Amino acid sequence: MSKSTDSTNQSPSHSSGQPVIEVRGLENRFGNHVVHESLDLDLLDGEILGIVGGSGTGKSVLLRSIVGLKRPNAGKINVLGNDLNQLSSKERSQVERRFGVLFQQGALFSSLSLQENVALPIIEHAKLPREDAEYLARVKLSLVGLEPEAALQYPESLSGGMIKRAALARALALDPDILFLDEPTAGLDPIGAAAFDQLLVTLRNALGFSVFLVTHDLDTLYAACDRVAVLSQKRVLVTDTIQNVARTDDEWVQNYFNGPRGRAANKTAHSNDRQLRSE
Ligand SMILES: Nc1ncnc2c1ncn2[C@@H]1O[C@H](COP(=O)(O)OP(=O)(O)OP(=O)(O)O)[C@@H](O)[C@H]1O
Repeated sequence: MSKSTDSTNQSPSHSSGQPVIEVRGLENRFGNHVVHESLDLDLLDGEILGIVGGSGTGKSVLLRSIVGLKRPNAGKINVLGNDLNQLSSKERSQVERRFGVLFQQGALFSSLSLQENVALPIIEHAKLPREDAEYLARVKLSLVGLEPEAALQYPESLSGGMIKRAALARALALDPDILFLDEPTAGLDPIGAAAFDQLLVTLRNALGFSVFLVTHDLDTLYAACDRVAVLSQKRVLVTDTIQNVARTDDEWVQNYFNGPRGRAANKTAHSNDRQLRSE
C-alpha cells in the first residue's frame, strides 16, 4: 500500500510536531520537462528528514526551490510561518538568513583558511568586525570536531571528512533554524560517513535545528533520520519512519530498502542499537 505525503505522521521525539516548512502543490519544470507536480511535503520542527529517490527525481531541485535558488512554476512554500511567494526580496533574505546550507561539494573558498571561510557569512550578515567573526568561526569549527590548528589551514590540505565538517561549520555560522544538506556523506569512507551522521544527530540534539537532508546513503537514513520522504513520479510518494517507508508497496522503495544494500544497512542499524543498549 503506498500512501500520499502526509504531515500527520507521528512526530519524532525531538520535534514539537509543528511544521517549519510546508510545501503544497509544488510544480517545477525546465522547458517541457516537468520535475515536480502536485508535490506536498512537511519538515517538522526539530526533526531530521531524509529525502530519497532515484537519480533525477528532483531532490536537489526541491532543495533549491525551498532555499530560493530556483523559482517554482507553481505551488506554495511556507517557511517558518512565511509564505515565500508573498515576501518582498528584503523579507525573503531575512527568512533565508535562518537557513544553513551545505552543498554536495562543500564549496569552501580555496583561497581562504577555514576560519576565514566560516567567518565570511558572519561578517557579511551579522556585520561583526573580522576579529570577532573569526573568533566565532573558531567556536563553530570546534563544535564540528575540528582541532584548533585546523582553523588556519586551507581546504586543499584537508581530508574529505574535514572539508565536510568545515562546510558544516560554515552552514552553522549564523545559528540556523533549518539546515539543508545535499549528500553530505558522498565521497566519505564508511567510518567518516558514520562519524558525520553521529555529529549531525549530536548537534541537532544540542542546538535543536531542523534538517532537510538529501541523501542516497542508506546508513545515514538509518543512523540519523527521524523520518524519510521518498520522491517518485514527480511528487512525494510517502513520508514516514524508515521502518514504515520500507514497507511501502512500491517497486523503487522495495528495491532500495529491501535490496542487498538496504538489508545490510538495516542490519548495521540494529546491531548498533543493540550495542548502545548494552553499554
Ligand atoms: N538547471 C537545470 N536546467 C535543466 N534541467 C535541470 C536543471 N537542474 C536540474 N534539472 C533536471 O531536473 C531533474 C531533477 O534534477 P535533480 O538534480 O534535482 O535530481 P536529483 O534527484 O537530485 O538527482 P541525483 O540523485 O542524481 O543527484 C533532472 O532531470 C535534471 O536534469
